[in-house]
Amino acid sequence: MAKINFGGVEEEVVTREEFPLEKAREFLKDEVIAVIGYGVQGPGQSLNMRDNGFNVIVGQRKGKTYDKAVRDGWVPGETLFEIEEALEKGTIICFLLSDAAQIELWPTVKKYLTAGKALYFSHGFGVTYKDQTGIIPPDDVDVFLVAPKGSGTSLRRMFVEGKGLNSSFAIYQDASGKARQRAIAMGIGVGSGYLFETNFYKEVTSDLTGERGTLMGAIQGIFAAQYDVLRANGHSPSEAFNETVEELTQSLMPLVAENGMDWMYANCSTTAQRGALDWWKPFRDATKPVFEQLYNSVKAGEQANISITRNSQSDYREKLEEELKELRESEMWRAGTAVRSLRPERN
Ligand SMILES: NC(=O)c1ccc[n+]([C@@H]2O[C@H](COP(=O)([O-])OP(=O)(O)OC[C@H]3O[C@@H](n4cnc5c(N)ncnc54)[C@H](O)[C@@H]3O)[C@@H](O)[C@H]2O)c1
Ligand SMILES: CC(C)(O)[C@@H](O)C(=O)O
Ligand SMILES: [Mg+2]
Ligand SMILES: [Mg+2]
Repeated sequence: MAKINFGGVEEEVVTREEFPLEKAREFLKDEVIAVIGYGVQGPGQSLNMRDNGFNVIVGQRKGKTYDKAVRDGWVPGETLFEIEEALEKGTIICFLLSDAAQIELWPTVKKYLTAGKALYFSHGFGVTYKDQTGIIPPDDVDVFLVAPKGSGTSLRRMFVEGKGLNSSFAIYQDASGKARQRAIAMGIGVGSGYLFETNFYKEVTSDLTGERGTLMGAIQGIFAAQYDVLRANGHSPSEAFNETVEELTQSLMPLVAENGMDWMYANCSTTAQRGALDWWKPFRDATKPVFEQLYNSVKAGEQANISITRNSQSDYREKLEEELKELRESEMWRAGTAVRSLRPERN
């Protein structure tokens, strides 16, 4: 493992130089990798592994998503199967159903987890909250995770562009004595940039916090608050949306991504720098209690409980869609649709 200094803290990480694709392919050459579920991570991971030359099959129940798998080039009876058939054929079972659906399918998956196989997750959820999920793997299989730190859609897009999304990996159970190599080889195979090690508990607590926090929940909250204040003070939707969202995603975040926050600041006016340097700390102080509340709720298992309860209801998709629609139909995001339609590259 390469020792890298992350802001003063040394960590050991796995890079693609140290564990090249050829080594991963060689290590997994006798495995049948069965990707169970073809929602968001399923396509990203399975297509990347297929293009990387791994022996991959997909297990998906019949319906719209199965049809999408066919359109993506998976061949029924050869590389695309009903879930149980894929479970039987697979030696590494990638359990990529939604976390709530994993509970329902677990008794079926367990039946096919014979000695020597491996159970692969992309989240620490099912195993960490085993009291609520009932997911307790048999002792004679390897259990590990590779968790891409981003959407499966980005995992695929970045792979196609020759980039890599970073992933964490963790070993929960090493029955074969080669779980670690198996996990790392899978991490390289799905198209990770570099891999950092964690454990199932830390993966799930950080992940649930991040997506509820800055990555998804907090960002929408802070956008909505600023947009509302601008609108309440007589600014037009165009002005409010550009000053809240469009400039961030189109101009400033790419600069942060490229070279960090100070570099983005340095490419703005000294007027903006003065103001941002004065105001970031009050924003930190105002939101930190909410982040603490969030982390504590995750730690107490409440967020897992809400997720399981709500996403196990028979109409959970319709309910999520209703709430997404509410966001989509808010003035801010309708303004966003109009703003995006005016981007020159869209014409
Ligand atoms: N979405 C992401 O980009 C992302 C990122 C990192 C980690 N993860 C993790 O990866 C795993 C998969 O997440 P996802 O978002 O790709 O899943 P998803 O919600 O897109 O669902 C995946 C599949 O589950 C199938 N499914 C749902 N209910 C089922 C049932 N009862 N029986 C059989 N099949 C059923 C669907 O047909 C779909 O193919 C989860 O553990 C998630 O936390 C997801
Ligand atoms: C893509 C995310 C938010 O990182 C993932 O954690 C998820 O649950 O979809
Ligand atoms: Mg998540
Ligand atoms: Mg995540």
